[in-house]
Amino acid sequence: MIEELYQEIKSRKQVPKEGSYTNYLFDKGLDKILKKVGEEATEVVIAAKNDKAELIAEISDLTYHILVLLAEKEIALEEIREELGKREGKISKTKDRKEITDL
Ligand SMILES: N=c1c2ncn([C@@H]3O[C@H](COP(=O)(O)OP(=O)(O)OP(=O)(O)O)[C@@H](O)[C@H]3O)c2ncn1[C@@H]1O[C@H](COP(=O)(O)O)[C@@H](O)[C@H]1O
Repeated sequence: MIEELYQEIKSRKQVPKEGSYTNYLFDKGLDKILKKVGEEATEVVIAAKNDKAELIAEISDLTYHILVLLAEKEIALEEIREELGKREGKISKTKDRKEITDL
């Protein structure tokens, strides 16, 4: 689903659509996108202290704006997957070391 949304966001870059909020962000440029990411991240922090539905809504807003940032910087989701994959290796190695120390 995130992949589909990302594809839709990227397609707005290639074929702008009238009334598209994504195109509004792309037209405003990187600084505006970064401002929105900052705002939405702050709203996640505030919502985490309130109710779950509000937190889910704010995390969804942040996710969308992060995807717009990825598209703006031409970063593929695969690159994020790869980075997380590398960490997965590191995390399990760290865990293994801890288990050895714990013996
Ligand atoms: N997932 C989203 C999505 N999440 C959040 N938003 C927009 O993000 C904005 C966040 O609200 P704010 O009050 O913070 O911002 P605002 O006052 O509207 O705008 P600013 O003046 O602050 O920039 C709202 O306008 C939301 O509509 C989104 N806009 C679009 N999408 C999806 O992106 C795809 C492409 O949408 P369009 O580009 O609009 O065609 C579609 O699948 C949409 O559902």
